[in-house]
Amino acid sequence: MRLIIRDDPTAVGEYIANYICKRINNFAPTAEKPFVLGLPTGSSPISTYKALIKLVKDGKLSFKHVVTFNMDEYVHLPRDHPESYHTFMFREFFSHVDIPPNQVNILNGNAPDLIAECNAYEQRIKDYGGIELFLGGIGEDGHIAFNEPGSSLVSRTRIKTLAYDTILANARFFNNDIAAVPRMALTVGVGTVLESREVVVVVTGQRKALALSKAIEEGVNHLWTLSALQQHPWALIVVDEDATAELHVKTVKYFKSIERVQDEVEQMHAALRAKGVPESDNNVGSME
Ligand SMILES: N[C@@H]1[C@@H](O)[C@H](O)[C@@H](COP(=O)(O)O)O[C@@H]1O
Repeated sequence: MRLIIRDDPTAVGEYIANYICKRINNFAPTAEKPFVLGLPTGSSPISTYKALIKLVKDGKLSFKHVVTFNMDEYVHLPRDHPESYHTFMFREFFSHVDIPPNQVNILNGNAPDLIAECNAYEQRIKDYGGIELFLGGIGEDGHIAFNEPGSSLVSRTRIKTLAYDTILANARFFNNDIAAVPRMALTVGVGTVLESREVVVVVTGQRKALALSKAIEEGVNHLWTLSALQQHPWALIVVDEDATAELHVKTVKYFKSIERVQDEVEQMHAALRAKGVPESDNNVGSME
């Protein structure tokens, strides 16, 4: 697992957007072989979406051959409700980039058979050959997607009852009316996220600081479902300074030192490439 620390949410968003841009461009997706991207909602990824939109507008990135799967959706909230995750995703992201709408997958919280909807979602992900990169956010209780504390760490897409803490946290999107917040959601499982080839998680703000420390400094624990990421071979968490408030100083120093060394390795790679040394012969290890 790597941890990248940036000064503020804007810098976090720019880092992640550039990272995703590099991944998509290196993958060189086509209609036959699209890049499959998992996406979250919430306020934390908004700076990433803004930066991705700018990359598209600047002609550096295209979503034409990208297929997306969103993490979750409320149950029984009308699809066109301003706070449905469907509305959120089109308002904050999809309407501003060149993705064909039929390549967007979002769970339908109003499906007549919610279990069949979840199973079909898992199947659709499999049919695309799995998710290449899953971008996620976390709740204050350390949940990833809507995998609330106590969720099975091998869970798949399913119906989930929301924790009272989550309902309280999300009331801010419903005019602070707790009664208006849906009680259930459909969510990909922890197992679904872990099966992606790469996971990138955005964590910003002091209110996420405890969850971050539980997830990376303590053991794998179903009460802090993000901690399951410790078992993923290719996980990256990108945070702002505020989110590090509960981390040990030595943890922060350790991850900053890793990033410094990685930068040096990348500079060496670039220098060797400039000299025309083929990548496979240059004998400089990659940190990934
Ligand atoms: N289901 C979503 C999560 O996927 C998201 O990570 C979390 C954090 O939201 P925010 O970024 O607004 O703190 O909100 C909801 O619970």
